[in-house]
Amino acid sequence: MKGLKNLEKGFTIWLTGPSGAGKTTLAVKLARKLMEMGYRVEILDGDTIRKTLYPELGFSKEAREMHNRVVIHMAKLLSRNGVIAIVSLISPYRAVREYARNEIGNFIEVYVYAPLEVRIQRDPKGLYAKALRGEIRGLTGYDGVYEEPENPEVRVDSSKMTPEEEVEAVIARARELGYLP
Ligand SMILES: Nc1ncnc2c1ncn2[C@@H]1O[C@H](COP(=O)(O)OS(=O)(=O)O)[C@@H](OP(=O)(O)O)[C@H]1O
Ligand SMILES: Nc1ncnc2c1ncn2[C@@H]1O[C@H](COP(=O)(O)OP(=O)(O)O)[C@@H](O)[C@H]1O
Repeated sequence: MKGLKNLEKGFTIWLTGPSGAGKTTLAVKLARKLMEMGYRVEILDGDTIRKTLYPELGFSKEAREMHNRVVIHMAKLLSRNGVIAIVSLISPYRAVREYARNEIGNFIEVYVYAPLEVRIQRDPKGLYAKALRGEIRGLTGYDGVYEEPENPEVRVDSSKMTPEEEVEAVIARARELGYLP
């Protein structure tokens, strides 16, 4: 087995975007690729962290902000210990993402985009169908707020790019920024 490469400083790849945009898919493929390259990687997935720590939390602005701050803290601890933290989190608020950038330091914001009609068609968790039937309210990117990133390090359009192309775009940017050799 290949030995682990030690990065002097880790970094955080922050995947933001509404449900069904492709964050989880990209997170898993990125993690696999970076591990094959010999790096230490952790995925911090919003949905998983919610289910493990506070399944009843809900989706109010205050709840999302608190939850996002927990994830920011985890990513900060990992990044400063040489790990590549891949965060997969809707993180709908620009101010919270700016806070993440300032707290964590080595930071790549990736806007994972797909048009609404594509997300509705994919609907991996059946949430858009529920929202269309009026059974849930405040679904991000449908009838809930999503503040689009204004200046992300990377923007991927998952309706036009393959996951492999998305992985390459993120890794190329990490190299440009000096986070990877
Ligand atoms: N109202 C509403 N709005 C948005 N998302 C909702 C909602 N209700 C449930 N879900 C599901 O919650 C999953 C986790 O969300 P996150 O922790 O990433 O969101 S947030 O940053 O707290 O906004 C999120 O996961 P993904 O589909 O992987 O994005 C949704 O499946
Ligand atoms: N280029 C792509 N990138 C990411 N996901 C894609 C792409 N093309 C199709 N998909 C599909 O879109 C869906 C996205 O769901 P998921 O990754 O769970 O999104 P999110 O985590 O943002 O809610 C998956 O079913 C995935 O297979």
